[in-house]
Amino acid sequence: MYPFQLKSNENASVSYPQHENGHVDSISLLSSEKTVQELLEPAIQGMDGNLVEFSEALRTVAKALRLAAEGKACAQADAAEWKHKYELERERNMLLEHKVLSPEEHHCDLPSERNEGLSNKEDATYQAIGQTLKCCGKNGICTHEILRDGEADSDYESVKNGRKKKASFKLAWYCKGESSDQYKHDVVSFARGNITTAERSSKQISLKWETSPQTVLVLTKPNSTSVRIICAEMIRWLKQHKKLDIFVEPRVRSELLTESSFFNFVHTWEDDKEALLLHTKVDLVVTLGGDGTVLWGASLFKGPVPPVVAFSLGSLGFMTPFYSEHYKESLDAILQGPISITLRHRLQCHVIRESAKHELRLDELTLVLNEVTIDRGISSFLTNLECYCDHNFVTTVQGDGLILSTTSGSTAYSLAAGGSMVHPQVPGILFTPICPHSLSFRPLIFPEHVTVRVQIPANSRSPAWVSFDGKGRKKLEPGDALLCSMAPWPVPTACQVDSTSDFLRSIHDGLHWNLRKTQSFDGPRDT
Ligand SMILES: NC(=O)c1ccc[n+]([C@@H]2O[C@H](COP(=O)([O-])OP(=O)(O)OC[C@H]3O[C@@H](n4cnc5c(N)ncnc54)[C@H](O)[C@@H]3O)[C@@H](O)[C@H]2O)c1
Ligand SMILES: Nc1ncnc2c1ncn2[C@@H]1O[C@H](COP(=O)(O)OP(=O)(O)OP(=O)(O)O)[C@@H](O)[C@H]1O
Repeated sequence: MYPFQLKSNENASVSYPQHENGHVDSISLLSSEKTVQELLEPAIQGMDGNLVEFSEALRTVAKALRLAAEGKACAQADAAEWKHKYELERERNMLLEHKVLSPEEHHCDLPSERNEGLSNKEDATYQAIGQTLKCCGKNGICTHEILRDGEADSDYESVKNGRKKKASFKLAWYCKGESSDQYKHDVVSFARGNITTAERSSKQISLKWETSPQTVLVLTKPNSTSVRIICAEMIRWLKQHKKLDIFVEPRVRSELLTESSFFNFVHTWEDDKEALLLHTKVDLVVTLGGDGTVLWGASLFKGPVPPVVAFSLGSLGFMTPFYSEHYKESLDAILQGPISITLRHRLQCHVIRESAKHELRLDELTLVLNEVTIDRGISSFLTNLECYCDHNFVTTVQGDGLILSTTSGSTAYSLAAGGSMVHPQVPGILFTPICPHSLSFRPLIFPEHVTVRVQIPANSRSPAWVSFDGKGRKKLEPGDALLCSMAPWPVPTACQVDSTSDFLRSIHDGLHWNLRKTQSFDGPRDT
């Protein structure tokens, strides 16, 4: 049923001849009304009552035809305007997608068949999507699909740059210990009038390397002696015992080199443009620090993210399940695989400036792993935030602000503001007010597919401030808005056990659950 509906809608929205035909029809209808009037006018004079009635009826019919024609012309004008808006929006999205993903934007040459017609950016995007669909098949998901880093491209790039080929892996969904290669795209099926949902209970995601990882990026919390020591030790071990290529941040490379020239083999990047290409070079990311270092690591990847192994070297680690003391055993197991992973969803955020509402270019897209927060900053006035979910008005937040959080971020700021804790594998957007000045406002959770818009009303008394994972604060002036939706690039984090055990352990340890002593048997009882 749906494919047919979609097809007809598609034709309706893009077919120009129909549009033009429509106009011709309306004009001919308008002129027919005029003709009827011209023909009847002289004849009517001096006719009897019946004929007058008949002519009135004809006049009514002609009027109805004219109104219908006008309505149609109006609808066509509306459709043309919407089509124009849609095309602008599509072009904007294409530009953004290319900015983040397209290798040609980063000045990489592509094999000739991908290069053809690159002036037409849509073609390149469709080719990439086509390739993804081709690979996807029924047997899990492969890295080159996730990273849009097809075999042909990798080979070509590797030869060109004399660099090692990126390791590929495969994801499988398994249920209650049973492994299955079948990744069900269909959540709901519809057969013989019955709607059923696919079996989804307690599925964990397992990552299996198809070729061995060769390159590791090590990210560290700054200004910490213990982190510095363990970082140097780990890099030495990864090189000497695992023969891996290592990338670190420019700051860390300088630190390592002041320690010893042995670390000359360590790679880094020179500028942001080069950092944007990290996902094409790195097979695994290791973080040494707390949750903040995981957030920092995720923020370096503006598109796809390689698997992240987070070692705990902070005070409170909800996303850092690995103990740094056991790094050798943990990395041994991870490099060998398979490993359980949590696919942590991210939100993509856009600031829309009132002052630039007619411009095609938007502010830069920002991805968050925890949350985006809009608050009153230093202003003493309440924030006044109009919130919409897919064009539906939700509420006006009057209070200190609003948090739009991922489920991974549900244990962070959103929790402190009274939001629920949600398993990180649940896809959804948490909508949590900060100190609302309305007793009836409670936190909400929206499904993954919605777009939330937070608008600063033009008559707001003060500006608001937006921050992304607690960083990059920006001022939102009256009239500005923030658009927020689920990003297509999650952060795959390696689990110590599996995503549910790790989540429960983090709240047991982090929030001191189950520390209350159990009541003794010895005491009063119901009789
Ligand atoms: N009142 C609050 O609870 C509050 C206020 C501001 C920011 N934050 C959080 O701090 C985060 C930034 O972290 P940072 O380390 O860069 O700053 P930070 O150094 O100020 O640390 C903030 C604390 O939040 C913890 N945290 C971060 N992400 C978490 C998560 N997903 N689950 C549970 N705890 C988490 C960190 O471990 C740390 O203890 C923001 O994304 C925000 O969620 C919380
Ligand atoms: N590589 C990095 N470069 C720049 N800033 C970083 C880096 N790693 C972490 N940070 C920042 O340093 C701060 C502290 O990091 P992190 O949360 O990892 O350590 P912590 O505060 O000791 O841990 P915890 O919060 O668990 O006590 C965070 O704000 C984080 O964004």
